[in-house]
Amino acid sequence: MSADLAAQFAQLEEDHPVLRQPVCLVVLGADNGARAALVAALLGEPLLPLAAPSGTARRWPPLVVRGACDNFAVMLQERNGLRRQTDLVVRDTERGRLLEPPCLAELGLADTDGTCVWVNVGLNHPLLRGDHVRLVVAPTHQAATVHCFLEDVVPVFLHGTAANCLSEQERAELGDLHRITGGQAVFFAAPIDSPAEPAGSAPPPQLSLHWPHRARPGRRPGVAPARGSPEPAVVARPPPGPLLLQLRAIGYEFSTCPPASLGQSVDELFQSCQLVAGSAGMLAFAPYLRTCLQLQLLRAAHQVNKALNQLLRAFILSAFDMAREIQITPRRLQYARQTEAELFSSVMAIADSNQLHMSQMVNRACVSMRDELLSQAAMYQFRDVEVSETGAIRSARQLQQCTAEIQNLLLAALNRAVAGQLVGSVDYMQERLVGTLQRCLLSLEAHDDGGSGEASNALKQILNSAYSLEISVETSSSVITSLWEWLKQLLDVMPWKTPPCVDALWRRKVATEMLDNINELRLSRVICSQLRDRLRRAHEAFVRSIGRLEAQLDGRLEQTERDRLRMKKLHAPHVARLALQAAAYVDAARFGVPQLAREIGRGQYGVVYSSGEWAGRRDWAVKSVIPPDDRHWNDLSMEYFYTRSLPDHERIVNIRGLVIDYNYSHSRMSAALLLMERLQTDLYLGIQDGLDLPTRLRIALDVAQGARFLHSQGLIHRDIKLKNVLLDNANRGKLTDLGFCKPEAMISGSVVGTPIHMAPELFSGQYDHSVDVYAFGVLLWYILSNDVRMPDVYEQCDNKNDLWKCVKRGLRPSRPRHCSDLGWELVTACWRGEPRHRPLFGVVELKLHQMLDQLEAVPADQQPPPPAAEAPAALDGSAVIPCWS
Ligand SMILES: Nc1ncnc2c1ncn2[C@@H]1O[C@H](COP(=O)(O)OP(=O)(O)OP(=O)(O)O)[C@@H](O)[C@H]1O
Repeated sequence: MSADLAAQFAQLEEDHPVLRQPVCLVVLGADNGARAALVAALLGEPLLPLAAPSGTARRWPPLVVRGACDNFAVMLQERNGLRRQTDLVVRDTERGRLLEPPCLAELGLADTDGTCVWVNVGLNHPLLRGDHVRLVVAPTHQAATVHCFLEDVVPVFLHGTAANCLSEQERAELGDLHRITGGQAVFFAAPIDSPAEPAGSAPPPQLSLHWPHRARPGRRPGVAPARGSPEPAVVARPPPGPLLLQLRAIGYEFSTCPPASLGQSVDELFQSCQLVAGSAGMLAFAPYLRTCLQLQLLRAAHQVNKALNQLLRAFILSAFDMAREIQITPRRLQYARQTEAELFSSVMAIADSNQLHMSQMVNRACVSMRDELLSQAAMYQFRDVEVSETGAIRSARQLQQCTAEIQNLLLAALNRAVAGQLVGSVDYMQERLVGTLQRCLLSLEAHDDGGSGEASNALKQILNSAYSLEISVETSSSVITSLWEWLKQLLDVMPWKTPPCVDALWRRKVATEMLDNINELRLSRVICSQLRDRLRRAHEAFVRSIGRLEAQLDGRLEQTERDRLRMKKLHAPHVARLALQAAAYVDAARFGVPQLAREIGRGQYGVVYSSGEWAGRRDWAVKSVIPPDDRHWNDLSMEYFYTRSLPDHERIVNIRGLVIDYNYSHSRMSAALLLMERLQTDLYLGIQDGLDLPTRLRIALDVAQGARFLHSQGLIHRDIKLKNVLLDNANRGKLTDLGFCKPEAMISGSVVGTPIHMAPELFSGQYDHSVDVYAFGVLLWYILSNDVRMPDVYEQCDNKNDLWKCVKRGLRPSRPRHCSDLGWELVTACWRGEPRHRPLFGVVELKLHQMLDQLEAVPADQQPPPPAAEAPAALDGSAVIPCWS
């Protein structure tokens, strides 16, 4: 809720404390059936037995009905003050309403023995929700006890009769009531046609309710008339003749119709009944009721508007996400393909051509690790062979196992070292790149339902091919052969042919022998062929899976684009329109429809007027727009949403209010009246009237700041031009007319703007915020020319298509007279054909500051001549600017 609206509510409640009190509908009547019918009419469902015996039957005890969360519960209030909840709790979990009415009869209320003082009922009913309204059904002869229920509530008395004529007893009771309530308004309900149908089967009976007359001012304590509220207009709808006479005789007076000033929904509320009633005190009640209802409607409209705006914001954010996904996914795919291809070919190149390189790697690993490997071998503890403390083993077979373990130890270490060198030698396997590629694949595969990460797996294979080179027993068989040779010799020289002792010395010797006998060239040949094979397989798998992924993503992106368009063109505008209507309702209910005074300007889409007082201020400019069809209404609604969601900025003319005039100029056409602060003039007229150069540059700076602010909010203005820059009393500029203003993601290539200011890429439909910089370049050209006439070069063009062709070919206005180098540089930079080369507004601002500083440094007598001498001002904008500009 906006702060000022919240403050208004608070003030209203402070002025009228009664607004905080709940309304208590007090249903009275001498006849049980009549009261039951009245309650059923109010609730839209029978709560009490409709077939209750009339007249003489014992009356029910008072019944208090309040809102309940999810069930229907009954409690009996007994004389000793204790509450006893009955067993009867009837739920309908779906609708939250009572299931088996009428149930109070089943409680035996009609035959109550007098121990029960009143019955409390909790009922889940829209009327009673939130405890703003409660219902009391009280027997009339206990009218005095009515007061028990009326503390801190606003009572509304309703009296039900069984016939259109009062019995003696009823007249007596109503007389009492009139006295007791001090002439308080009473609504009377009498049957329209037949008496009530039997219980259970029938819909609630149709009643005629009678609305009280605005009579002598009289006020019940606690019921304050709403300050400043107009008196309700009342017209006749009298109760049936005999009843009317009887009631008048008691003292009740009648108006002729319900207050016409109540909102439409209230009319609807009472539509099914005939409303008329009688008595004094209504004067106090009607304005109160009206204020309450208006407040409720206002609150509801405000909440609806807030919710719709949130929904719209969510729509726009998701449009951003969708647009981003559509843009980024093909790039990701391309990156993944390219990086994998480079990674593959780099590793392949090593495997293919550089066996020497590989053998050098093996050699380097052997040399650099030799000492470490030997000491690792010396300290090695055998895993699968039982060795005594002195290193003795029992058989030649065990000796063979020991040799194999030492060999594995060395080969594993060599594997790691060679792989490490290989990885280090290929750029693409540096962690950063691999990590980026992996993340890229993960994001692509996030939506891949059937693929289960095939491309990622293939990439892992490529990486594994390099990381886990297998220098296996076969690949190093030369080592094994020579090792065996050596071992055999060792055994042969042993006197008793017993196996040697596999102590540290032996282990070291075996390792030394093995390292000395490694044939790097052969080893590298085997490694390379192994690597090639694996790489090829992994690469093929990668290409296959990325192709499959691409096909799947293509389908998905097409769907995303369809969703984005539907959201942009259908859902968002629809919600925006509802939000616009809710916002307009709030503004109209708070401040009324603004009075249009003098016309102050006219554009393509609307007329701008000054206005009378609205929301306590008079300095409004009201732009009236009559959208011809739904599409235009939707567009207007979206624009309004963007504009209203902008934070205030002193260089932007923001919309402050909106009212829909449903009968504009008595034409039965609906016009949107957009209220904004009124400024002095626009830059077009300002230049015509004469502005000096520093002032004009200052205005250019103001525009740049405004546009920069819009860009910072993710919006593109798309229509920066002289007439959309308004000037205040101090000739400071503000950007206005955000009609074409949109976030980038919501733009779908629509070609909008004012021809001369339109960047060439606008026609391709693919453009971004830099179209505003282009338009600013043209605006700055006008500012530096100090002339509002069309640039000479463009004058040659016959129509706007001609103009655009020239602009696309690079034609631009020529340098204005007296334009500084800095100024000309800035203008030409802004209107560059290539959007990327145009400066950002932050840079534009800096340049303008420099120009202003430069100007200040120039002595007054050397400054450019005053405007009148510089260029003749056009007499009338529309005469000098062709209509297509
Ligand atoms: N807030 C304002 N205060 C004072 N004058 C205004 C205000 N807004 C608009 N005007 C005047 O009304 C003229 C018409 O404004 P409007 O925004 O309807 O049209 P436009 O921007 O000239 O054209 P179009 O909407 O077709 O692009 C402006 O040129 C300006 O002179």
